Amino acid sequence: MNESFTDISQIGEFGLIARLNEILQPYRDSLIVKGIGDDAAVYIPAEGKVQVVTTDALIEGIHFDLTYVSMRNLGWKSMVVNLSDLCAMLATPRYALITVAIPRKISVEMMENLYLGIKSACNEFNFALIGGDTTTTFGNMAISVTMIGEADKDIIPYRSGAKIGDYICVTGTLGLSYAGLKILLREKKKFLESEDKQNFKPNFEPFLKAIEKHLKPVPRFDIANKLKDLKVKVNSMIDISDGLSSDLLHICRQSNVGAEIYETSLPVDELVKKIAKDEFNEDYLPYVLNGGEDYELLFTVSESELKKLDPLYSDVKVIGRILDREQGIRLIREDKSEVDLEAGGWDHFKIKFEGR
Ligand SMILES: Nc1ncnc2c1ncn2[C@@H]1O[C@H](COP(=O)(O)OP(=O)(O)OP(=O)(O)O)[C@@H](O)[C@H]1O
Ligand SMILES: Cc1ncc(C[n+]2csc(CCOP(=O)(O)O)c2C)c(N)n1
Ligand SMILES: [Mg+2]
Repeated sequence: MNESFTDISQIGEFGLIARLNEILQPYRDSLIVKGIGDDAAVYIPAEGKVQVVTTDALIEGIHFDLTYVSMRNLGWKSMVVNLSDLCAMLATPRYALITVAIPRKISVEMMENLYLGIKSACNEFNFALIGGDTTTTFGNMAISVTMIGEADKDIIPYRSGAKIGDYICVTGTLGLSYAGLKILLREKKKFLESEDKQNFKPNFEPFLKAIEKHLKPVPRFDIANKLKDLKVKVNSMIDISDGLSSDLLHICRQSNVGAEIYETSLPVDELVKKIAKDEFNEDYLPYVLNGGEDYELLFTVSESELKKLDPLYSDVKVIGRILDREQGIRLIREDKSEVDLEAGGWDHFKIKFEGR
């Protein structure tokens, strides 16, 4: 790193807030009465809409590792994990609040880069960061973001809305983020074990698509907006943060239904298969079912709506059906055998994740 390291103590908490605020400005939104600078932010809610609020944190060591993540990507991702939750409610993002706990190893320049990542998310998805809180920590870095969006009350799809007979759909492909994380952690391990750290070159090039998906995920507003434009009635929806298996189970439990998904229909990038097999000698299926952090959308629609999804055929795949609760939640394997789908995705209190 050839960037200079200015200790935050040189400008202090309020100097830092002023510097970070400069990065975010100007942001023009006539509905913001007061942004950063007072005891609280003030905005005028849009008429005829409901407010949709979510919060999500990223913790060093749990969600990211400063040895491989850039501060810019970290800023971006801290916004995206929240944007994706709004997206899954078919809401439009408006405002964000951020709390950062900053260890002393972080410099002013690093915080500025974090905010450049935040700013690019603000620009890309058209929302403003209107406040936050800054503290230091003797422990790991922590970032907590709260995001406020707005939506048309009548079209919000809840986790509880899946109906028997619905088609289960997923956007994009699954497993890339986890595959990227596996490569990042492997190269980190190699770096730590290498004797000549100065000249260590990580082998990232063949895996960039997966690494990028992990470090710089994109919320699927493109699809959410098309679903709205095409007036598709979405019965239930969730974004895939913990992993397909766990997130589908959330829908099933809350909707009081069962489900079947077909192994042969799961959208998988060839790179996931290649990384699992060639790099780790593993089956790729757990990457797809349990990997998480793809921030794709999982949703269900009734048969009558299916035709409306035709224009989205390259980005949305049908992977299964919603069944009666008594039929359980199962995966139909390639050989037509059936297995119960377990919640194998990320659980903060059941981490048995190797490679860290
Ligand atoms: N500590 C908590 N106190 C109160 N409510 C909580 C708490 N943690 C989560 N929730 C609520 O539980 C529900 C599910 O939260 P969860 O974090 O699983 O969803 P998510 O944000 O989509 O997942 P992810 O964190 O993986 O993105 C949400 O309504 C959330 O507000
Ligand atoms: C260093 C490191 N180790 C492991 C992971 C994997 N991981 C962490 S949290 C999470 C689920 C989403 O979190 P939440 O439910 O809090 O939104 C996943 C898949 C990572 N990203 N970085
Ligand atoms: Mg979510």
